[in-house]
Amino acid sequence: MLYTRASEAANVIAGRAPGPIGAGVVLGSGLGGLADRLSDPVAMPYAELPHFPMTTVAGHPGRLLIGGIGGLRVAMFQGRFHHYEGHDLECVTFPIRVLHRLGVPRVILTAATGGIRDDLGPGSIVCLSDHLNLMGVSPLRGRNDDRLGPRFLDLSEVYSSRLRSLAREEAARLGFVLPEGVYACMPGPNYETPAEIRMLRALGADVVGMSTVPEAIVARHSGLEVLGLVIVTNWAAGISPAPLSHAEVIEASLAVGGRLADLIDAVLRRLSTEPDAGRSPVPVPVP
Ligand SMILES: O=P(O)(O)O[C@H]1O[C@H](CO)[C@@H](O)[C@H]1O
Ligand code: HPA
Repeated sequence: MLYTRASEAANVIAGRAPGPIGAGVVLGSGLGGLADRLSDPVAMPYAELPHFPMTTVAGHPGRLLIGGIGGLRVAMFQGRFHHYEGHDLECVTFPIRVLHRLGVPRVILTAATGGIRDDLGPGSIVCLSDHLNLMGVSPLRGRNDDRLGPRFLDLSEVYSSRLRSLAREEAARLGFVLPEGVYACMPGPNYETPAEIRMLRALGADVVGMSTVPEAIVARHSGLEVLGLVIVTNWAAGISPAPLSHAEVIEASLAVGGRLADLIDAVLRRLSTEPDAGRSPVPVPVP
């Protein structure tokens, strides 16, 4: 059962890095270097954690690091799982369930994306205001376990307006404007066709990717606050003058990763001053 598996993984993690955790961060393609910001990190390869699948995509090393940023203890997932790898969405979102069982109150989701809106070219950092789930399925499909969250979930505000304004303020302090945008989640692993990108633009999408949305839905199901910060690594298909490639995506992530790391660092430091910074009810009882 998912609740038991997530609790077992949480217990192992809490045993190896005890203490409350104030935020989780999922690191997207080529963004694993953000974890270098952690002080005194404890590293746990997914292979050493119960029920974690293996990552298979370049730029997703596959380990969990727990360490400090400012006064906050943070869990960073260096590598995520994607539906197109063949994992079901329960698997894809397992790290979020584990955060919930660890008592982590919020998560920052990062990703590499293609830019659709005219002002969101390569190198942009975008704060997600909303999403379009075009994956064709919800990660909440199947029998609901009420211990994990409600059967019918309200998604009126997936991406916390409080965290969004905090991120905007911290970006301004760092000297740049943080635009907001709507993320369209496509199933992948192929990139989109130009006609699909025209469709996505007409539907109101600003950036496109193949992840993030299942994690955001499950985080809300689990009652976590969500902040989505993505980088635009390429113009989307049909807008881009060149064919798209994952090597280009990783190269562009690495180029902008430092600025995103500065922003996430600043947001986490700001959160560390809040009264509920890290309130983990560990160890987690497994039924
Ligand atoms: O969303 P992340 O994991 O950052 O990766 C993005 O980059 C890959 C395509 O290059 C896809 O997996 C897409 O979702
Ligand atoms: O253009 C893209 N499409 C889908 N996913 C992506 N991830 C990075 N760039 C893209």
